Amino acid sequence: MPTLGFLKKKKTKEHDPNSPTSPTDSSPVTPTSAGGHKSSLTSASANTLSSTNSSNKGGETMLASHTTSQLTSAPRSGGQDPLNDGSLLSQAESQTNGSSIRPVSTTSAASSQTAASRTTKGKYSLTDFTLKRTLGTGSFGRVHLVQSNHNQRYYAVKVLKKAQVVKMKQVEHTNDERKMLQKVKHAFLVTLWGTFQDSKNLYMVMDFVEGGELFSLLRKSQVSDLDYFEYHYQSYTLIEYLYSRQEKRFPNPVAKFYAAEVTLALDYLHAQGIIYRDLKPENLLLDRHGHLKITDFGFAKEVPDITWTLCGTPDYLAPEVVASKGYNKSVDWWSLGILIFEMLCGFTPFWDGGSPMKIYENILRGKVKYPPYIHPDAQDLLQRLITPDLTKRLGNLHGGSKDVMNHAWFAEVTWDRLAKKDIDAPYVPPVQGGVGDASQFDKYPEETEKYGEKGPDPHGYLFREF
Ligand SMILES: Nc1ncnc2c1ncn2[C@@H]1O[C@H](COP(=O)(O)OP(=O)(O)OP(=O)(O)O)[C@@H](O)[C@H]1O
Repeated sequence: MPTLGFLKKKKTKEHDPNSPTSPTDSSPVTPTSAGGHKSSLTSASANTLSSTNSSNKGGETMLASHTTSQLTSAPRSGGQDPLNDGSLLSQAESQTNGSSIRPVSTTSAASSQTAASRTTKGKYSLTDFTLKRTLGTGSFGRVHLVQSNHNQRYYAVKVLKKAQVVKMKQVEHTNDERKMLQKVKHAFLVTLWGTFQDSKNLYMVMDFVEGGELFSLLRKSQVSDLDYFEYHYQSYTLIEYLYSRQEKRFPNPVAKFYAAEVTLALDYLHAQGIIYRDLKPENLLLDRHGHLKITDFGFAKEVPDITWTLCGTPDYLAPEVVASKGYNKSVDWWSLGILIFEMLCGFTPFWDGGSPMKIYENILRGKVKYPPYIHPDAQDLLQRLITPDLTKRLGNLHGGSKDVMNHAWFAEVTWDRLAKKDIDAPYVPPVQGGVGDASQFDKYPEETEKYGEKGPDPHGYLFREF
């Protein structure tokens, strides 16, 4: 039986033109000097014509991995229990900082990073933190930048109003979000340090991921005109070329880098029996070195077999979800296809200016128009992911996630090095010094209601684990 669910809205807002990294300044896929990095995808980035036009077609630069300089300076965001004054580093900190993530083999990246558990000093409360600005808002919550009063480090705290969660029938999802996030430990997943509640709100304390949303980077991105021309002038008409200039999309190697990191995260989650169910660029954050962290586990669920709940974001829903059939991990592989398509094209394949109903019709019809500039290997992978036939969908077959990893589009990806963040990211967010710099996030009107008020708590019994 299909369970009545909740569908989120996809962001549509365009990039703030006043932002310091707007397209008028420079292409966002141009690596910055922040952190002393030299990106391995530098030569494949949007405006680096010399290498893109010849040697890097299809993203061969993924082969050229470097040891990243992640630990040259101590990060001031997260990586440590907010109650810990810094005198004793937890095991989890050294893991999160990247210095001691154990080597993983090419075939079992999933299981290799599961061992470390977070060690915290105790239960948190509002008085442990000083609230700073809002980092983001969503369907159910608001995420604040906060500073620990104990170690002065910065964290992100997601605040959910209990009454709102109950009204929107999200009690089970919210409890699952806490449970799933507490359970997982992976380089490309956000770290949850703990949760607490007061009479009105639920709080989730996470590492502050400083580099902003992949969504914002995508909306700022532009495949360089010259790049494009050098690449395609032999086989493309001028009209197609001019059309492509309007689109906010990533060059092939850049999309491949992010897709590969997401693939590793899905591989890990599925190995834990968890479906993520809300893949989209808005939920992919960049850390200070440009590596991905998946946030928002609001729809993540431990599903050993199949489930029926209708949830997600319309553009990213698999046909078996739209059709209210039972479904499993296969939906994440479909969404990976939609994500790769959006990164390569700047729009989602079933998008329709009209209502979500139109999008659902398009999903069920299943016709995808692949723009001519998509690399043939990428198109082949997309056709195998965005397929309604579950017996054919890559990731859902006998080989599982390895089938995706072994696809030709990912041929040059050295998965074990990627899992260790040993391949430099294509774009390093210009985070200044790392001390609570939230400049990569859009500005939002601040919450007017005070947190921590005492009073009746009619819903508290529904959230005992918080
Ligand atoms: N750990 C974090 N560090 C920095 N920013 C974060 C973090 N977690 C979330 N955010 C920001 O807050 C936004 C909203 O968070 P989240 O997606 O968890 O809320 P939500 O209510 O489930 O949103 P939605 O309805 O859009 O899915 C994110 O898109 C991101 O910009």
